[in-house]
Amino acid sequence: VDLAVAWLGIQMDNPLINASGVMCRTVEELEALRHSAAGALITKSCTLEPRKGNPEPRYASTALGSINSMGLPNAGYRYYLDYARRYDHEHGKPLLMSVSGMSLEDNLEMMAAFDEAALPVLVELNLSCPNLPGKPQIGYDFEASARLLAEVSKVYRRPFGVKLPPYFDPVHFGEMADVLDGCPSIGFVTCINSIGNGLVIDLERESVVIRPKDGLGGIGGDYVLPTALANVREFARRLPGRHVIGCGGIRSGREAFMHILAGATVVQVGTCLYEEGPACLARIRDELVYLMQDKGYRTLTDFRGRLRTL
Ligand SMILES: C=Cc1c(C(=O)O)[nH]c(=O)[nH]c1=O
Repeated sequence: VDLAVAWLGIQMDNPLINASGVMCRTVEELEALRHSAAGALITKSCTLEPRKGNPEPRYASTALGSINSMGLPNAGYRYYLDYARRYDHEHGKPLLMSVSGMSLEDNLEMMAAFDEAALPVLVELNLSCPNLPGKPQIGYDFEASARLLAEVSKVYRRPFGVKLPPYFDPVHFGEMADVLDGCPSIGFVTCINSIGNGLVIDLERESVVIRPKDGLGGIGGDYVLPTALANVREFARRLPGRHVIGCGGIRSGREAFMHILAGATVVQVGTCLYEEGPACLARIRDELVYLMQDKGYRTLTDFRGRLRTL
């Protein structure tokens, strides 16, 4: 069984990446990922200036997943750009960089800086942070998304990707696919970000479990797998010439297989990585190998996008 993937000019020996935001805010965390079984790694979404993020507690896990309202804590884009400049792109694993500016101007300033640096990285532009009080997710505003992508394409002259929020209606799948189809620079879409603004309740305490936004936060884990798979399949169908990165609900080789069957080129692991640590990536990789062996597949292309309908 061969898990190798070659896409958008990068080679990965397996399709597993951390989800942006998990275990990727500091150089130490990124280095731990680089030394893990990950096929590639992605940095925490960055802003123009460093951010402390929301008040704690801002993350909680449940039997079925997680809720977070981190509030985009990060060291600022210069820190991650510096890591990328020092990174051994030649011999190391592919490095992806997540960008999530607080405004159009901030996004353009950061993307222009990444363009100037001309590093062999892939940029994932985050259109879906659900946890900035008072700020809507750009990905739910189709006109604003189209404007942002058109402006970014002028300052960042290479293919890049977007991190999308989950959509829940075929009309919205279509509208966002049209926006992305109209932007030739989009080489990949990552589906999905956490399902925004859920509410987890602690029954004993009769209380919410995170402080920001009176307990509202992005939901991840088992809760989101069906929604993630739907978004992967719907965008893979609508954007045949672009890659889809599957993210949401992956905690074993089984869900990784499902995401790829639904059309994902590679996949990202979030909640499971947060809860179990980088060792989960070797476990998930091995489980995917065994599953492929059981099913008689030798490579990911043998089943990618081959989800049967009835
Ligand atoms: C970049 C901010 C995000 C955050 C955050 O930093 O609160 N949490 C998520 O689940 N998704 C995000 O995109």
